[in-house]
Amino acid sequence: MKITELLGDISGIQAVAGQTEGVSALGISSNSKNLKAGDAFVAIAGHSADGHDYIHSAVANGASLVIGERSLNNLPVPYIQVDNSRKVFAQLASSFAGHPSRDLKMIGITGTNGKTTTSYMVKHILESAGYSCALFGSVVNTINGQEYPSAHTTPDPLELNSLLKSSNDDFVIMEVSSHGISQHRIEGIQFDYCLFTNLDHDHLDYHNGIEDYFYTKAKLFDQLKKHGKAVINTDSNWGRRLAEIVESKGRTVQEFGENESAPLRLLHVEESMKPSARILDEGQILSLQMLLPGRYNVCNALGAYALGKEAGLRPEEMISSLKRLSNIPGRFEVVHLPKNITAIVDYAHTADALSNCLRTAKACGANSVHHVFGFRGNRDATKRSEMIRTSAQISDQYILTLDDLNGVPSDTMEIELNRLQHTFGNEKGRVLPDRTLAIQKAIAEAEEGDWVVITGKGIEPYQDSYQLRTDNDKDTVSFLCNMRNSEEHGLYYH
Ligand SMILES: CC(=O)N[C@H]1[C@@H](OP(=O)(O)OP(=O)(O)OC[C@H]2O[C@@H](n3ccc(=O)[nH]c3=O)[C@H](O)[C@@H]2O)O[C@H](CO)[C@@H](O)[C@@H]1O[C@H](C)C(=O)N[C@@H](C)C(=O)N[C@H](CCC(=O)O)C(=O)O
Ligand SMILES: Nc1ncnc2c1ncn2[C@@H]1O[C@H](COP(=O)(O)OP(=O)(O)OP(=O)(O)O)[C@@H](O)[C@H]1O
Repeated sequence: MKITELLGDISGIQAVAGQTEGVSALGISSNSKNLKAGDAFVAIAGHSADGHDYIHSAVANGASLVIGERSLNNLPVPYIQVDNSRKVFAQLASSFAGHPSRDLKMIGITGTNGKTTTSYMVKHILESAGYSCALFGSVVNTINGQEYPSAHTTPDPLELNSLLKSSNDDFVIMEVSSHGISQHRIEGIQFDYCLFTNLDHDHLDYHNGIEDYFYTKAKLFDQLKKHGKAVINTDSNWGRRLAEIVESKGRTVQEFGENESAPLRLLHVEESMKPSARILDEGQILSLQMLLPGRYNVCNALGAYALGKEAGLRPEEMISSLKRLSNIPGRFEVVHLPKNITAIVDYAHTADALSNCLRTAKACGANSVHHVFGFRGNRDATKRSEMIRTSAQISDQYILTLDDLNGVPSDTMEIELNRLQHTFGNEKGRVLPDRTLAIQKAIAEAEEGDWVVITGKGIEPYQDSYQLRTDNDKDTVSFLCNMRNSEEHGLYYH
């Protein structure tokens, strides 16, 4: 791309220094180490490093021009000073890929909880109707029917645009995280449909308070295409505020939820391992059967249904396909153990999600609920007290153990677990840092008809300091399955 074209594609230009005549960029990179000769280097002031410190190294590696936020002169290549280099990086990632999102049917799903679940549901109903779908999210990225590992819930702009460029799918479904929005990873992406699930206390180590978190999420809806549709769960004040904001910008909003003013409403849910529900849609009452437990999952399904309707799917078709969806990886996954003990692996990592998950176990008939959980290291520590209070209130016994340490030393986390239990826990709980032992203990202590609920990371094959010890025990679900099948684990059932 010639520098003149490039300058036309980016926003917030402050100054251009150096000789630009005849200069062009073959590609872009924000990493001095990965940069190929002839690429433009975009210097980003990040959270752990500052790309501006690597400008000379990028130039030495063959950068044809540099873009950054600082005022700089005397570089041997042209330097473009901009207001926001993350934004410009994403704008250029989209330009270099030929703005692929413009020609794709794009679906963006945001909210604190339920993004993965809802995106799997949307994919399922679209595929059941004969459409092919790409899916980018926390578990895996799927494109043209192939799966690729996912490093982030929302990929960085280069990866995102290159995935979009190669997609031949009828729809692209994206989980959109607040980190992704605030770091402009989705800048330049245009959406046909955007869906909001809910907002709960999370990521306040990153955002400047919950209002800031909310407004960051709300920005996604500014990226709707001209005739794009918003689908919003209005059960919370956050959802109602979002619907008002989006409507005030002249957009059509399809509201859904359990509240009386939602035109697409959940009327009644019969909770069980196979919940059934009645929904009200334009004066018609429909019945919905599901294989995924949890009232919140019925609500997620209603969101998927609302979005599917906006995309032109037939209600009866969606009801019938939702009836067949039986598993979402790591989300309320059930493993039946001997002695009629039920184990659940669930990715709840906020107080609201924990409450939903533990209450669902009770509503589905658990005699007693034995809860095993911990906290990801280096992530919002302010939500931990509420998570402990929630478990102390709902579960019958709980064990605090290590979850993915994410770089935090295990003894530091152990001290934190003891402090949290001492300050916020009750007599139902204790600390057992060794995760394998904690799971085994909870199962050994469970009686016939009890449930062992293990929350946090559960399907990820690797966790920093996750002490599942054999090759077969790759993740919590396979660990439980192996435990069930192995003679040697008989001792855990008394
Ligand atoms: C805190 C955070 O979100 N950081 C993200 C951010 O990193 P950063 O830009 O701040 O990078 P940095 O390491 O400080 O480096 C700054 C710049 O210097 C450059 N550099 C650095 C070294 C060098 O030798 N040369 C060089 O050029 C780097 O390439 C970079 O451009 O931008 C990177 C590129 O997009 C991300 O990979 C990275 O994600 C980190 C690893 C991360 O863990 N992020 C999590 C919190 C996250 O994004 N999570 C959400 C989901 C949250 C949820 O809902 O649960 C997600 O979407 O996945
Ligand atoms: N609609 C909902 N309301 C409240 N809690 C929910 C809802 N949907 C799912 N949950 C809970 O949140 C957990 C995480 O769900 P899911 O993975 O779908 O959310 P997510 O938004 O993708 O989270 P993350 O981005 O952190 O992966 C579930 O395992 C469940 O316990």
